[in-house]
Amino acid sequence: MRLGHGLDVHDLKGKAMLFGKTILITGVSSGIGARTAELALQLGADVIGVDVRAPAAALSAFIEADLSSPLAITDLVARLPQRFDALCNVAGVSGTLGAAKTLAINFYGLRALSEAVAPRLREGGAVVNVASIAGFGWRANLERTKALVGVQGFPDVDAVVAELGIPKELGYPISKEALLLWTFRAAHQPLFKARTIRVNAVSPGPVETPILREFRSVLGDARVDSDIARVGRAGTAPDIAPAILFLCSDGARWINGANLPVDGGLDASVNAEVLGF
Ligand SMILES: NC(=O)c1ccc[n+]([C@@H]2O[C@H](COP(=O)([O-])OP(=O)(O)OC[C@H]3O[C@@H](n4cnc5c(N)ncnc54)[C@H](O)[C@@H]3O)[C@@H](O)[C@H]2O)c1
Repeated sequence: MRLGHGLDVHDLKGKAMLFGKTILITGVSSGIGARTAELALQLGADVIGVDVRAPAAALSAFIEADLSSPLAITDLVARLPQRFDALCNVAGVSGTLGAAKTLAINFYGLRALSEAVAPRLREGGAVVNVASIAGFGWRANLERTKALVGVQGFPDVDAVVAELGIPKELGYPISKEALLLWTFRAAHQPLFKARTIRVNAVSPGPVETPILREFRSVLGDARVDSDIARVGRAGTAPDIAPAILFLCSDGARWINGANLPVDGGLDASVNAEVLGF
């Protein structure tokens, strides 16, 4: 049977999950974002990629943008189509650039982009935030996390960092703590919820991508190696991408405000140790 787009129904085998969807993916030029884009294309989606540097692979479209800059985000949004189905917020930095820059990219820029494109996401669409198991301390640091998330818009991040006394070495985990708390809140914010746009997070453990080398220099080899030893190996970008795209798909239509660890069981192992069983 012939369908639109010049396809036969048999061509759809294995592609139906995302066929006909348009997905915006940030951080598309490396690691998890690059694999997410590759898989989304294989599953039948159109992919609009965003990154500070150009991707090696061909995409449906690519827009260069620096997500640490409010002006660049305004310019990016002006160049995006009026309608698409999902936003995958994958771009992120390790913390080596300092706490302000890290918070700007990993949280305030991500949130600004998500809020700006929300009216363009189709009803039933999805936002998927790539957080980290490094952000699981959000509850223990609740007052600080609430203060960060409570700042409206895209603030002067240097001033926020100075006011809250955030040290350079904590920029990364704190940015992911804020991202997780905002994910839970945004799922119930009218901007998203009134149009049944789901907002979820995927939290990887250590993954073999270029950023892992930087985590090793920030956290030390011993910490990274012990996390990897708990679950037998580091993750790979192909381990993470399917979880991100599942949350974009209609199969995840009843999943909202969730955080999915994709870590080979690392978080469960740490919890078991803390709880003594
Ligand atoms: N690799 C890991 O161990 C790990 C673990 C937990 C969470 N994560 C998260 O996964 C996400 C993807 O990381 P990855 O492992 O693929 O790393 P990566 O370094 O391979 O990819 C990150 C991408 O983000 C882009 N980027 C950086 N700053 C940007 C900016 N200002 N504007 C636009 N794009 C920018 C980079 O150019 C790069 O293409 C990040 O949010 C990271 O925090 C990674």
